[in-house]
Amino acid sequence: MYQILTLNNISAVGLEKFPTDLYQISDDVASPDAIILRSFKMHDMPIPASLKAVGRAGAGVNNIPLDAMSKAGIPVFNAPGANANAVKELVIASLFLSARNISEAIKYTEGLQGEDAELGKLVEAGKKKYAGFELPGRTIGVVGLGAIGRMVANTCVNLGMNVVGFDPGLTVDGAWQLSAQIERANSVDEMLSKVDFLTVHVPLIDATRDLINADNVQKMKPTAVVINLARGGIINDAAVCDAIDAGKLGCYVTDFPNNRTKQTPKVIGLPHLGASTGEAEDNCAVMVANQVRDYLETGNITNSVNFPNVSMPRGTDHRLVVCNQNVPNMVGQISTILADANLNINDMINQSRGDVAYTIVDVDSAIPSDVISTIKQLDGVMIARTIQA
Ligand SMILES: NC(=O)c1ccc[n+]([C@@H]2O[C@H](COP(=O)([O-])OP(=O)(O)OC[C@H]3O[C@@H](n4cnc5c(N)ncnc54)[C@H](O)[C@@H]3O)[C@@H](O)[C@H]2O)c1
Ligand SMILES: O=C(O)[C@H](O)COP(=O)(O)O
Repeated sequence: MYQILTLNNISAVGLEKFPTDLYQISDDVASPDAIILRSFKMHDMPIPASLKAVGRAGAGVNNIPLDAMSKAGIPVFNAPGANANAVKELVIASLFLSARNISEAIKYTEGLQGEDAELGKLVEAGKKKYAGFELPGRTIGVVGLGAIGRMVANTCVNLGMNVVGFDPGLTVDGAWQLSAQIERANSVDEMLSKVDFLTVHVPLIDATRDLINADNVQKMKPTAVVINLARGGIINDAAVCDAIDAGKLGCYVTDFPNNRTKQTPKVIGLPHLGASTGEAEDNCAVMVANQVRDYLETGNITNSVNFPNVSMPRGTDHRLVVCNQNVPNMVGQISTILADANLNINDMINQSRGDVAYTIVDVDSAIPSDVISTIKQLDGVMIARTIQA
């Protein structure tokens, strides 16, 4: 039986992808073969020696120690695009929330007291404070044109907005999916003075930390709205809140509120709701469950963030998978050990990504355990395991 440890609530529709005759799933497993999680922070957690795979039922993987996982030979899978529509819808909601001052207006009406006639007067008297603006003709800057950014950009075009996008890593496939009306920027700073809205859809990595900061926030219009449904840390909250306090920025919508943002008027704080729809939770859990299951049962890798994508149809019942450092002569040494054990290779594939190399070998007969032990002892080998059909 494979043991799956869940570190967050995972959609039952996804967990049902693990057949009960092969898998035990619990939030209390001492020696898991795989971990399935959402935003649980794994950085301070010891990595169980039994662990073979991690599945992030979502997009962002900054809560997972990727370097440590790679060094231990553990692929981390995520669910690219599976929650993109949910986030896009919340971005579009954020445009309306901020443009029409809806959050403050709701607070105003909730605070009204008196008889109905009195309330009616207060409603009419108060409304001028919350007058807003419409979206057609306004300009939005979209930083990051991945699964979410592309959907946001295209929807904004359909809302009649001018859209400027920036993504130095935009793929050819990604570019094909973008409306031709989207203008390309060469940097974030280049778009700041033109935009009425700025929305970020990038991972939190060194290059994206403090993307909007005390220096460049000054370039924005005093009425502009910054939207961060990506990650805390990508926008420098103190800089943005200071700019709002000084009347140099219009509004900030964040899915990652803290005490600073809570104290600032014109900040709309949401409790990390971007991916919290039933549809997104199901999509993410199903995608990641299928990928983790495929890896455990066949060794094939799809949508890993730290391993190469590797897939080979089964040629025989006897499969060996090896993960090693990406250095010369590893495949040669593995093949020699198999040949010395009189094991005939039926099919083989080897791919690498960064420091990690991964090999799948199908051989014609059962692989004795001492062969696996010998491969494991090779310098640079992180994992070696057999998978019987
Ligand atoms: N609030 C939520 O609940 C929620 C939900 C889903 C995703 N997210 C966050 O949104 C992020 C993006 O998600 P996605 O599904 O679109 O991911 P994605 O991988 O499809 O897209 C990310 C894009 O960012 C681009 N990028 C990387 N560095 C950049 C930089 N310095 N400047 C500009 N672009 C850069 C990449 O080239 C890529 O196209 C995730 O990493 C996650 O942190 C949040
Ligand atoms: O990166 C993501 O996919 C989102 O931040 C979703 O996080 P969650 O699964 O904890 O809602």
